[in-house]
Parts: sequence; C-alpha cells; structure tokens
Amino acid sequence: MADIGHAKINLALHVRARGGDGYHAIETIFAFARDGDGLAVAPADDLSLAIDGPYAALLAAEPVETNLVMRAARALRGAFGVSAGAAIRLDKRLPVASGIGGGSADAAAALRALARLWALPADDARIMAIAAELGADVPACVASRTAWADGRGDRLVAMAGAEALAGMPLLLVNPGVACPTGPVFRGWDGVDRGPLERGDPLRAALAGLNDLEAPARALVPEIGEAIGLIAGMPGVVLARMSGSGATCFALFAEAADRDAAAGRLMAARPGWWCLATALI
Ligand SMILES: C[C@@](CO)(OP(=O)(O)O)[C@H](O)COP(=O)(O)OP(=O)(O)OC[C@H]1O[C@@H](n2ccc(N)nc2=O)[C@H](O)[C@@H]1O
Ligand SMILES: Nc1ncnc2c1ncn2[C@@H]1O[C@H](COP(=O)(O)OP(=O)(O)O)[C@@H](O)[C@H]1O
Repeated sequence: MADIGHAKINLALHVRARGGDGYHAIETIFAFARDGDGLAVAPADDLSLAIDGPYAALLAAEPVETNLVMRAARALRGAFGVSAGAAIRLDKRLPVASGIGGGSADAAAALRALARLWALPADDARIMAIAAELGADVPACVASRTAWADGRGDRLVAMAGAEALAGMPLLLVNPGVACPTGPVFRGWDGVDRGPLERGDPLRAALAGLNDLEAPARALVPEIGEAIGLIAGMPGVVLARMSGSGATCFALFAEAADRDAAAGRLMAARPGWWCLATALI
C-alpha cells in the first residue's frame, strides 16, 4: 500500500503576534504539490522503518524511533489499540528542514496509509488529534488540500474555490542552504500586516505575502537570489518563499512556461534542487 507525503507550500503566511509560549500566532494558506516523499506500508508483526532515496542520508544520523513516521505509527497504534505491526518504507525525495514540511507530510502519509492497512476509520477524530500533537503542519498535511489556517497553522478552514487551483503548474526551488525556523521567526519585524483573505485562494495569496521571507533572506542571501531568478521567468503568476524557507516556489498559468523555467534554472544553478510539479 503506497501513499505520498505531498510537499506543503505556504502560498502566503502572515505572522500576527508573538505568543507567550515562545511561538508566534500565524495565518497561512496551505497548498500541496502532487509530488513528494514516497511512503509504502506492508503487513508485519513488528513496526519498522527503512529510509532510502536522495535525502535519506540527511536523516541517517537521527534514531529511527524519533522519525515523525515512527512517532505517527506508534501514536496511531496506541490510540486505536492496534496490536499488528507494519514494515514501512520511506523514499525521502524532499530536502529536509526546508519549509515544505517533509517530516509533517511523511507523518501524514503514514497516518493515512496505516489507517488503511489496519482498517481504521479514516475520518475518526483521533487521527487529526494525533496529527496535531505531532506538529502544527501535520493536520493540514493529512488533508493535503488547499486551506486557510490560523493558530499555529493547526486550525484549518476550507476555502471555496480551492478546486480551481488543482493542476496549476508549480516549480519548487531550493538553494541547498539550511535556514533554521527559530531564528527566522525571531527575525520577524513585529509588524502585523493584518488578516489573510479567506475567499479565492489565489487572489488571497496574491493579496498577502510571506512575512518570514524578509528575515529568511537576511539570514540566507541565496533565498533572495532564488526568488529573483524565478520571479523573472516568463509566465510566472506568483513567486515567493514557502514557510520559513529556504525552499521557494513559483506558480505558472501554463505547464510549458514552468518546464522552460525549470530548464533555465537547472542550467543556471546546477547544484540547486528543483522540482517541476503541480498543485493538487
Ligand atoms: C513556518 C511553518 C509554516 O507552515 O513551516 P516550516 O517552515 O517549518 O515548514 C510552520 O509554522 C512551522 O511550525 P512548527 O513545525 O510548529 O515549527 P517548529 O519547527 O516546531 O519551530 C521551531 C521554532 O520556531 C519558532 N516558531 C515556530 C512556529 C511558530 N508558529 N512560531 C515560532 O516562533 C519557535 O522558536 C520554535 O521553537
Ligand atoms: N520523515 C522525516 N523527514 C524529514 N525530517 C524529519 C522526519 N522525521 C523527523 N524529522 C525531523 O524534522 C525536522 C524538520 O524537517 P522538515 O519537516 O523536513 O522541515 P520543515 O519543518 O522546515 O518543513 C528535520 O530536521 C528532522 O530532524
């Protein structure tokens, strides 16, 4: 049984306030890419996780038990009293700690795939409760649908018109430089730019911005370079950073323009990670 940990994109992200708990209150518009990490589950007596793929080496230093996939599996077993195990394989294709929620997407894919394997009710509220405990972005990743969110990004509101975005050509670009989330939030200028619209998602995204982009660009100048490059490509509708970076994205009206932009980008920056995909 296979699933995909769809790459998460923050089409816009407004930081509204610093919370007393060390976290910031945000509003964001989540969208998801068709592609991402691969996750497969097979029946087994025990729980196990094997990781391969282009970015597996980055996770090799961390104990497998702390991987969000294993944490999701153990939490699901505990909540539903499942005694069966599962042999889980993760094909790690998304860059790690890069603002596109790879770990959250993997945890969400594990919850979906294991719920099917163990014949658990997919719409049971306990699954979303586990997701929220695993991370702020995980409930959005379980749904993997364009949505508005506030709180820490864990309170989701469906957006009318989200279906119209499905299939929209998308290019993801990562300059390969680490951009740590904590320091990026600490670099926020403290200016509340108001709420994000909740109507049409593309209109709302274009009317908003990513408040974390400026502090991330200050920490990692390659982010500004990436946005400058993709924003200058023919046919771009929106070019911006996702989450706390360093991955940047561009939306296009036409797939041919996305593909031409991917080709030009890979020629200009052969060492960067680049994925031509589409919204779901
Ligand atoms: C920015 C977003 C947008 O979707 O995505 P990523 O860039 O991680 O993909 C998320 O809000 C990421 O949320 P979350 O997954 O909870 O962040 P963590 O990695 O746990 O946070 C690391 C650190 O960043 C700061 N932090 C994080 C989230 C938040 N709402 N306010 C904060 O101030 C805190 O100092 C925290 O200790
Ligand atoms: N399956 C996983 N994939 C990626 N990172 C994971 C995973 N499980 C745990 N992690 C941890 O989560 C951290 C954040 O990773 P990730 O979700 O890729 O980034 P981001 O939150 O920036 O979108 C990583 O540095 C890693 O230590």
